Amino acid sequence: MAGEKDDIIISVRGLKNSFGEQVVHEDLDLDVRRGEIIGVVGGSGTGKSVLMRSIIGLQPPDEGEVTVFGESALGQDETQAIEMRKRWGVLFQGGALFSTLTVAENVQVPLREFYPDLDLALIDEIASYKIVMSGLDASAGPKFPAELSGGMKKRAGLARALALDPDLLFLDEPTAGLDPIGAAAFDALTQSLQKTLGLTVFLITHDLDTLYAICDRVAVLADKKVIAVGTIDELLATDHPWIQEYFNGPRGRAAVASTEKQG
Ligand SMILES: Nc1ncnc2c1ncn2[C@@H]1O[C@H](COP(=O)(O)OP(=O)(O)OP(=O)(O)O)[C@@H](O)[C@H]1O
Repeated sequence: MAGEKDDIIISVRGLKNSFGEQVVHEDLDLDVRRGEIIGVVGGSGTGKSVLMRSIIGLQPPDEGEVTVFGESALGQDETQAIEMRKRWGVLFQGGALFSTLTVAENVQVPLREFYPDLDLALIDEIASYKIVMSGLDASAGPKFPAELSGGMKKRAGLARALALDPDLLFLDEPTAGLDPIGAAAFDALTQSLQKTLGLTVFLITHDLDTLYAICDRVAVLADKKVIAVGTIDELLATDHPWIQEYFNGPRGRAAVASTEKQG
């Protein structure tokens, strides 16, 4: 695509977001590189989800520039916005499945929305394929979200996010609420999909195990901006108190120990 730089898929510059008096982001910059899994961390309420929503056009910022695939993601006309949206998939916090639709119908939603002329049998086939690709049994297709476990809901949400064969995947706290085994399985699935499909993954998480296990780099949100971005080793070399507390606290050390045990 015109203007697409080789290695930067998302570029955010000087982002400002506020709600009334509350300023959530101020002068926030971030680059996401092609093919990486970037973990986005920060205390509760630091604006991780708002950042994701700004990038995908659901939260128009007060100020700043957001470029995705080398094109400005702000102020696009409808056709440009649709073309850009076709290239990413989003797993919202909690899965955000439509409760009155089956799993298969949920996965079909983006296909029907963006490709209304597609043959129904083909839509059905693509949805079944994405369901299995997301680690669900094909028999999950006719089930309703209320009939699924938490882990299955996340996988169904992932299947929907993958419906359009995206280049870029946004995952908002995909392992929240999963037991450690389920969370590790989801991490492994994310990594395997990223490698197989060549995805770039923007992954918001509180899960230290996820950061250690699959993230190439980690961006830390604090003080209304991205205060540091790099590998965990690079972050540990900084002396920001939140970063030290987060990675070197008891949970951080446990995550290192568990990675070393597996590795
Ligand atoms: N639509 C909105 N209207 C008003 N305030 C909002 C809105 N969306 C988010 N906020 C506020 O913006 C701040 C950042 O919210 P956000 O959901 O991005 O945090 P987060 O870092 O993802 O938190 P968590 O880790 O708890 O999910 C919060 O104080 C939140 O209350």
